[in-house]
Amino acid sequence: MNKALKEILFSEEEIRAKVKELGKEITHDYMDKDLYVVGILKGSFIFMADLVREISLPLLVDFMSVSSYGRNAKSNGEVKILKDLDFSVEGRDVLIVEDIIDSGYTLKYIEQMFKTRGANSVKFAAFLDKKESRKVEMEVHYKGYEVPNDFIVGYGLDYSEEYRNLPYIATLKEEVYK
Ligand SMILES: O=P(O)(O)OC[C@H]1O[C@H](OP(=O)(O)OP(=O)(O)O)[C@H](O)[C@@H]1O
Ligand SMILES: Nc1nc2[nH]cnc2c(=O)[nH]1
Repeated sequence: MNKALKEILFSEEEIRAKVKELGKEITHDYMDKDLYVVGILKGSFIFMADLVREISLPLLVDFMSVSSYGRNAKSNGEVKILKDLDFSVEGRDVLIVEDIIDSGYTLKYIEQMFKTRGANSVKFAAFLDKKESRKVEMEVHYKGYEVPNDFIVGYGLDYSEEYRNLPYIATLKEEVYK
């Protein structure tokens, strides 16, 4: 294991099984719906690729890239769109895919925006949920695992753009990021 890592939280096998479960649930819930799956870059790219292959329905795949307005923006929740969607959400059932939810500001902002744009429904699929850090009330409809307030990397999650390609999910040693 890499020297910067503290502990492996979820193995490749555990991740695969969990994604399969989520895909099954989503397939069941979105029968006869107009499913538009939107991954939030970059962190979601691996979960997104795995998840859509476990959903046995016709669907649209898209990505959106956002960033918060500087550090303080995390406190007012304002989000800047760097890459918008390729298709309209109007009348569609949007499933937003995230690697992790922390404060919840990013998803809340995007949810509101999609509703304003006329989406028929907006739900969230997040592989990891840092529930303790939540700043806004929200329901996470499809959730992989709840995680403690440590710094987490792997399976799309980075530390300074490193570690996204780890096939497992691990915590980083505190001395690395503090
Ligand atoms: O719930 P919140 O507090 O809004 O935080 C969650 C967001 O933060 C992370 O992205 P990040 O900004 O690290 O970008 P990345 O996906 O490109 O790594 C994560 O992928 C979510 O998009
Ligand atoms: N990579 C990474 N991004 C995050 N965004 C919010 N929490 C985390 C975390 O623990 N790791």
